Amino acid sequence: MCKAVEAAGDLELVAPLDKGDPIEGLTGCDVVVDFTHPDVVMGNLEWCIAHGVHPVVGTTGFDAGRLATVRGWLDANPGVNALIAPNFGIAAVLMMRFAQQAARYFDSVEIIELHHPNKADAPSGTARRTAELVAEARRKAGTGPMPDATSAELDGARGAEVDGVHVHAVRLAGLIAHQEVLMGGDGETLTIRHDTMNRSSFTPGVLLGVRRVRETPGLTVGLEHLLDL
Ligand SMILES: NC(=O)C1=CN([C@@H]2O[C@H](COP(=O)(O)OP(=O)(O)OC[C@H]3O[C@@H](n4cnc5c(N)ncnc54)[C@H](OP(=O)(O)O)[C@@H]3O)[C@@H](O)[C@H]2O)C=CC1
Ligand SMILES: O=C(O)C1=N[C@H](C(=O)O)C[C@H](O)C1
Repeated sequence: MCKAVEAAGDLELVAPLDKGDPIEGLTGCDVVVDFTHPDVVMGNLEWCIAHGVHPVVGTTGFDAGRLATVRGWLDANPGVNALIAPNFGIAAVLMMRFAQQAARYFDSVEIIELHHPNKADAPSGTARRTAELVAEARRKAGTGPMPDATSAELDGARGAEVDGVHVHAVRLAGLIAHQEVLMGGDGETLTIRHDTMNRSSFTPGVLLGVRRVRETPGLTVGLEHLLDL
């Protein structure tokens, strides 16, 4: 991200910070890009918002409670905006959108996310968000509960439930970031799969966020709101 900002003619890299560097180094920046760790991102966000710096956040681990807290900080600091995007890849954003559109037409929807083994959180932010979008679409359409006769299971065998959608997390050496959304109905299934082949895929979305966050009021969750989808 630092290299991408440096290479962009209209942006200036003011302060590249790593763990242990004083956050005060960000004073005077317009925008902060945060790709750190779910355990520290809230502290970073609180400082940025209180100091008038617009955060663009790739770090995951956001649930409804965390998002409400961020909204509270933004309300207390009018004029500061924030973008939190569980995935900055355009193909990933489209995968989530297509899953959201298709979910209402199927009896069952489950998500498998697959990542490199150094990932700190499970399920991924992308899987969590996809599950929320799928659940919301099904609620709006009045789709019934998903069929599942399981009555005896080893703990964890059915994955985690996010908003009623089962999410399964694989951690495998050799992988980067991947997700399958499996949908099934009467006699047919649809699988939507997304593969991150290179982390450069996140760069254009982050740069778009950096350029747009100052003029996008309040809290924006998801890159799709900055795209003409
Ligand atoms: N939204 C998106 O499109 C994407 C989101 N992500 C998310 O971004 C987060 C980071 O992932 P990833 O880059 O793979 O993780 P890495 O561990 O590779 O990188 C995180 C970096 O942040 C540093 N760090 C930790 N705490 C702080 C802090 N308080 N201040 C500054 N730097 C800190 C770490 O230092 P050290 O190594 O010393 O601990 C490390 O260099 C995860 O939540 C991941 O899910 C990742 C890719 C895309
Ligand atoms: O940790 C990662 O690598 C990634 N994290 C994000 C997530 O949790 O969804 C985005 C992408 O999957 C890469």
